[in-house]
Amino acid sequence: MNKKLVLEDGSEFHGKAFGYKEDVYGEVVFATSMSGYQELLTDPSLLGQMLVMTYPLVGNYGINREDYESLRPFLSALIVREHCTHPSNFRSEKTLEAYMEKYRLPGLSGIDTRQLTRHIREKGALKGAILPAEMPLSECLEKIDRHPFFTNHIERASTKNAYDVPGGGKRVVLMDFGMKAGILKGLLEEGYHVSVVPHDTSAEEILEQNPDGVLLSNGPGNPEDALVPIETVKGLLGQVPLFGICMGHQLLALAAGAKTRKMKFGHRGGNNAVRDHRSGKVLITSQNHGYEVDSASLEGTGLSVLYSCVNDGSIEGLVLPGRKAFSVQFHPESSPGPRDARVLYQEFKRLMENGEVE
Ligand SMILES: NC(=O)CC[C@H](N)C(=O)O
Repeated sequence: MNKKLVLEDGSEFHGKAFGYKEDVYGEVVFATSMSGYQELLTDPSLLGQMLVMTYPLVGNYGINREDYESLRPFLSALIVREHCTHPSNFRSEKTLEAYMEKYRLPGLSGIDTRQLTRHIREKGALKGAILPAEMPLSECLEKIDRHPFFTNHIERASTKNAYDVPGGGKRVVLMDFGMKAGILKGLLEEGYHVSVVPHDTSAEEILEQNPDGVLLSNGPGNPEDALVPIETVKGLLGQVPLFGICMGHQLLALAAGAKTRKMKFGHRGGNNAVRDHRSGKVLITSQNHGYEVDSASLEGTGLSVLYSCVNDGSIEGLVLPGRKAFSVQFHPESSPGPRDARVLYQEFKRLMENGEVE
């Protein structure tokens, strides 16, 4: 079925529908990862977004039962150059298209994804829709303009109920803002007892559990919209060791009085180099974010930069000395991507043991 991606600036990219063939709307972003499409499909951080894969062949190792980051896909649509209909891999249980049909996830293939990515890099991330190829452009633009894009992303992605994952070690509360399974796995690999709580859990309720540490998870949407979690983090600062990842990093910064801002097109991929300001060492990291902490807003907050991006100098990690809190914009749990940054889980362990980030 011939369909097209129409962007709010009026540009059109014609292709073929695959997966679930309904019309769909969302913000169009791109990821440069060569593999890891199953993790990206199921990363709640991508709620409401239509994801363009710059790597041309997607689906070539199928869908397996291990690489899920959540029980269902969260992104709105997948836009590719080519999707593989005959995957070859010992773990493959179904094709990408079969998975997308089952979970009603629309796809668009046959797109010049490099041209589309260059367009997004030039114009910034744009809202758009995948609509019938023959629909007049004026009608498409009207539909995009009228579409009710939501803003309560974290509320939609977070767990509704608290639950415990028993372990014998330290007790960690994991605030779920739309967390990836990889973040929980990283804590379980340390042997911790993890209590996963919804996004709107109060600081009092969390401190009542007398945890050894609190991890603030990744999550979708604009961090400034997360008013309740920001108040919770304010209540936790200085009371308990805090480690924020991606959305959690942004919420920690906002709670400390800094500001966040939308990036032109964000960082989404598995080879983003970040420099550790303490050692000068560079980590190759997995990233998936469209907002950043504004470096001009750190003045007077007590926050200092721990990591920055080698490519564009953007803030990639912060520490709040004396308040037992630090955070990273990138993903230590990888899934997908390189495992360089898993050392951050050791930093969190040392923070819980010594009360300071070294
Ligand atoms: N992976 C995340 O936690 C993303 C954080 C935030 N939604 C952003 O896009 O920057």
